[in-house]
Amino acid sequence: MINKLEADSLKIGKETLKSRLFIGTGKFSNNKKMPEIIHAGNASVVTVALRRVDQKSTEENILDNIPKDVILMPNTSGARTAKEAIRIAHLAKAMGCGDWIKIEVISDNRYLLPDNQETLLATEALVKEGFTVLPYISPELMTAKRLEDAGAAAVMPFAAPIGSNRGLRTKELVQILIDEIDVPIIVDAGIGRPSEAAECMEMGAAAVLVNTAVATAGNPLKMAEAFSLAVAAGRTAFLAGTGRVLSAGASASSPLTGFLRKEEA
Ligand SMILES: CC(=O)[C@@H](O)[C@H](O)COP(=O)(O)O
Repeated sequence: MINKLEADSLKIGKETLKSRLFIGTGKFSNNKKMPEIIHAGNASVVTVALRRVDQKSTEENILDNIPKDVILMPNTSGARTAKEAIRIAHLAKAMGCGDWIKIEVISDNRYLLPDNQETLLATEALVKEGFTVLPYISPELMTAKRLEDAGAAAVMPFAAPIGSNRGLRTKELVQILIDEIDVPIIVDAGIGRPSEAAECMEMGAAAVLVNTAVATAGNPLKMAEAFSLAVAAGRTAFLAGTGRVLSAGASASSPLTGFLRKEEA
């Protein structure tokens, strides 16, 4: 088991990641604290909405708060169609943000659910251009298969609607993706507590992406640390192989025989 754990690094595209926690950069009350929080979570990948990157502005540039030792993954938040997502990806590359891109195409303002069809179109186009593409989707097997065939580097199904902190509401659907899809499954959005991140990892998810739960915590730095520990614990439990679950009854944990009753002694 030790060897299995030691060799347990996640590879995405050309990168070997230092951890299985991805962190988002929205909603922090103080962006200057972000480097410390990202390090407290030992996050390997940090996602930034490109619309928040204003290089011409004399005010704060969000990219200044992203440490250099993490992988930057711009996302296409704000895109309502594949065409808009592709344009944002091109902008990100032109601005020197690297070739990783999280495709987020959302045209539904109420539930903020991803548009799987437009996401697939954008993925197909951007993979052909050489991007490392991580599409954010509603957990649905056929879409995930098509994304895998199109060359997506990972698939990112949501746990619950973005920003809801409601936890792993899509458990059964995500499990199907974990079982059937060969590229890494990264559970993204809606994870509200470290225990829910651990649950995803115990199921065999490759990583999780968390933003709101950390950014809106009473102490974001401590919460990032808690997520880091939970992700590592969940992954270790997955590799250890969880014990059997009894469908009914009980099974004594220690032998019930071998003791003499007082009156028999
Ligand atoms: C930052 C980002 O990419 C979010 O859109 C992401 O999906 C995280 O969602 P939560 O804020 O619910 O963690």
